[in-house]
Amino acid sequence: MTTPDPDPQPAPRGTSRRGLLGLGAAGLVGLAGGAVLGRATAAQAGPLAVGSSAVGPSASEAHAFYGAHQAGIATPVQDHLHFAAYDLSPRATREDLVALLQEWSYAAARLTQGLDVSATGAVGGNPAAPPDDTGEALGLPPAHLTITIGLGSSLFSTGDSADSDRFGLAAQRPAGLAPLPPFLGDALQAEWSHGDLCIQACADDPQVAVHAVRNLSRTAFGRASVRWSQMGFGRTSRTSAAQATPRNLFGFKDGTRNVLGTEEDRLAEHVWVGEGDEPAWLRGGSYLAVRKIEMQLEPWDRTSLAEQERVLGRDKAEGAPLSGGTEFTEPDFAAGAIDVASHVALAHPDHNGGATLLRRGYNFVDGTNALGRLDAGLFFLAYVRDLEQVITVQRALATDLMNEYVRHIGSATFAIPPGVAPGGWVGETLLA
Ligand SMILES: C=CC1=C(C)c2cc3[nH]c(cc4nc(cc5[nH]c(cc1n2)c(C)c5CCC(=O)O)C(CCC(=O)O)=C4C)c(C)c3C=C
Ligand SMILES: [Fe+2]
Repeated sequence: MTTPDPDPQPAPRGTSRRGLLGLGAAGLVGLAGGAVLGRATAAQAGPLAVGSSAVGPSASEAHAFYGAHQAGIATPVQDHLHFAAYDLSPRATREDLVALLQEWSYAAARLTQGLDVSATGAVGGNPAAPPDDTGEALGLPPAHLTITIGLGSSLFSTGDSADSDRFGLAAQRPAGLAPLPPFLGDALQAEWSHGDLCIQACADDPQVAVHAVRNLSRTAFGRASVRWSQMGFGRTSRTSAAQATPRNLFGFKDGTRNVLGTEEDRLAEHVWVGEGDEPAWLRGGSYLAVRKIEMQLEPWDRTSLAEQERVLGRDKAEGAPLSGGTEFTEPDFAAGAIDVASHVALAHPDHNGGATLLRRGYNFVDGTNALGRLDAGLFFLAYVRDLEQVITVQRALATDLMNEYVRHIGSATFAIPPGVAPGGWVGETLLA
């Protein structure tokens, strides 16, 4: 397919760069500004007008793909998620892995700016061949799409067999990168756990997020395949002070005490792998812990309001701690109004040696189960500087009153490489 392009140009989705360049210098004369260029080019391109004339990419709706950190962690959390975990083919080589990460980075740099996955895209290629891009995002704006790429511990595998280090990465494995240990009450299923690679695509529009994962999965063809994936809606956190705190499927405000993207000091302390941390290739990156958590909504809905609030430790209306005040008042655990086994009491950093998580989870509903109950829950995503932070809090939750209503069915961990400069590719600090 395509090779990394050092300078992806902001041509609108549905307008191939090859198409743009094909206009030649004369075609560009008199067209001023990126947006105008896009509309004019699309109008000339006939069918492409569907993809770009109606809206056209808006820079204000695009997050930069390039930067010191990957987008999709500290950037404002969007309303929709499509997350996919991948397994590399048993035949994939280190060269395949490098090429895949290069192609994903190139494609992600385009998709996040509202472009097709490649230069020829959905409608700019040979009509006798399948298009590079599947086309369902034609005409849609960037929708604040972020694409965050992660590396699973199985990439660094050092099992017993001779070929277990097939990518030559064993020596660079982060010491703390491993599957989360078993926790009391875990009901983990292999089909919702682990993966060699992951892609987290978040956007304001679910179609844009799905388009990204679908096209990146096509890009991986023959080298990696989707192991499992999850759609999510209704963010259950906030990473910007400008965002209202959303509610989870229990109906409670979730994300009140989250780490915000503007809190540089807290990000440096709790989220980014720092300058003094090992391994060096991960500095500026992070770790991601994923838990797919079923929520037993029918029993919860039959529980009294007072009991629901006791379980959480906060009131349902405002999200204020039961010790009093407003949503953002610090809980006073000594006052006695908050049950010691409530979720917020057990998860609070003061009770976990300061362990703090940047939470970025989503609600999910995967239809109904055999009993006709909602197959629903929280797709929990937490970014941390060290996975021990998650392990500490999850261990503390062993006696959580909420456990009567939740069941952890999936678990995965990933190293999230740092961001890259224009033309670079995610994973280059490890593999270049
Ligand atoms: C491993 C950590 C956590 C898991 C798993 C988890 C699951 C989970 N949480 C809620 C609902 C709420 N969580 C809230 C706060 C909160 N939760 C965690 C960690 C895990 N939650 C932390 C670290 C915190 C913050 C604690 C603090 O700093 O005070 C809240 C309260 C509002 C808020 O602060 O965000 C709610 C509500 C559900 C429903 C759930 C699993 C299904
Ligand atoms: Fe929580």
